[in-house]
Amino acid sequence: MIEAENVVKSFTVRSRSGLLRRTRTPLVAVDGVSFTVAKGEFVGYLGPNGAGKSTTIKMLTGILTASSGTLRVCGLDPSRRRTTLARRIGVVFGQRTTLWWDLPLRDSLTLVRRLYRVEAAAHRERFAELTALLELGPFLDTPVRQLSLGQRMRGDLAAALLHDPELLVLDEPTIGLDVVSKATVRDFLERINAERGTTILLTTHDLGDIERLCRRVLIIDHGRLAYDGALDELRRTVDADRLLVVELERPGPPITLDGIQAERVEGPRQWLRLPRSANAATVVAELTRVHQVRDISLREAGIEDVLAALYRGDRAYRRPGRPVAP
Ligand SMILES: Nc1ncnc2c1ncn2[C@@H]1O[C@H](COP(=O)(O)OP(=O)(O)OP(=O)(O)O)[C@@H](O)[C@H]1O
Repeated sequence: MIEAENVVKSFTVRSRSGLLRRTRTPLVAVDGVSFTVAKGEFVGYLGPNGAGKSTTIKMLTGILTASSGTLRVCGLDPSRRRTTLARRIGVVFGQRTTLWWDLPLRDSLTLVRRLYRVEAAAHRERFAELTALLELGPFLDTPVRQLSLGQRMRGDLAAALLHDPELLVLDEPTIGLDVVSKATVRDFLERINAERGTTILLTTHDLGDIERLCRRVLIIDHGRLAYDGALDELRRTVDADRLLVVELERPGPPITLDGIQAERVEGPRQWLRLPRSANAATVVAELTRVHQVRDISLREAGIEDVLAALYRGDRAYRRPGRPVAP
């Protein structure tokens, strides 16, 4: 469904230095990314701010052209066959709506039908199905601008799926939604993936979305793929570790103790990752002997901790379940 091979996207950033001088700096937003997504998969695409996620999505959907590398979506080159591809994929950007602001939702969805040239009977059936699944009934006749964020997002999802695309690309679809709206959107996505076999690529900062929906995750960092594998595999990495949070009497250099080094330092507070094999009691005793410690707490590392470590460039966590770019 998606084949990306060594895809690069660079931009030229223009900035002004002095009154008249302008400088042009190259910026590599996506730096040789390779991955494939098979039909029917539900893949999470994660990474810190500025990692290159949106740029990848824009290339996948043909909005941007890759500087080099090969990209195929539904067997097509997205930037050359953008219109043909648009009839086969659905795209939702959580921060922007594709609906007509002043029109009632129903009219927006009718216009989408014309845009994608969906046959009337197929449209009726799909419209009824999506209206029921996304519970759009109560606000179908409300202008889009009067909809709540959650209602609008459900409308956007319907618009992206009316033409029954093979691939759905989502960029932060649950951003700003309350717990109930999030649950509705997640249930819906799970259903269309399981029942219709729609392939889904989901970009989100919400780890709840990922944990609930994605068996596989791709993690991009500084434009490079840092992890491609099963979420379970990441979890196993998590289960193996605990975090020791140490508050010293005063700030100091990163603590090193029996081969364990603080991975994060914020003023007097330091974070040490303990492998399962380490004896916490011995480490704590040694710490208090060598350092002036005000407070210590030990906690199980969560998936957020592993992602944070990955994002910070901790190579110990770069354990691809599948081959990734070095
Ligand atoms: N049109 C552009 N011109 C110049 N630089 C750009 C452009 N679009 C993106 N960038 C830069 O490319 C890098 C990747 O940006 P991108 O929007 O893909 O990140 P992201 O992973 O989607 O981040 P976020 O999670 O914050 O949305 C950033 O450094 C960004 O400033």
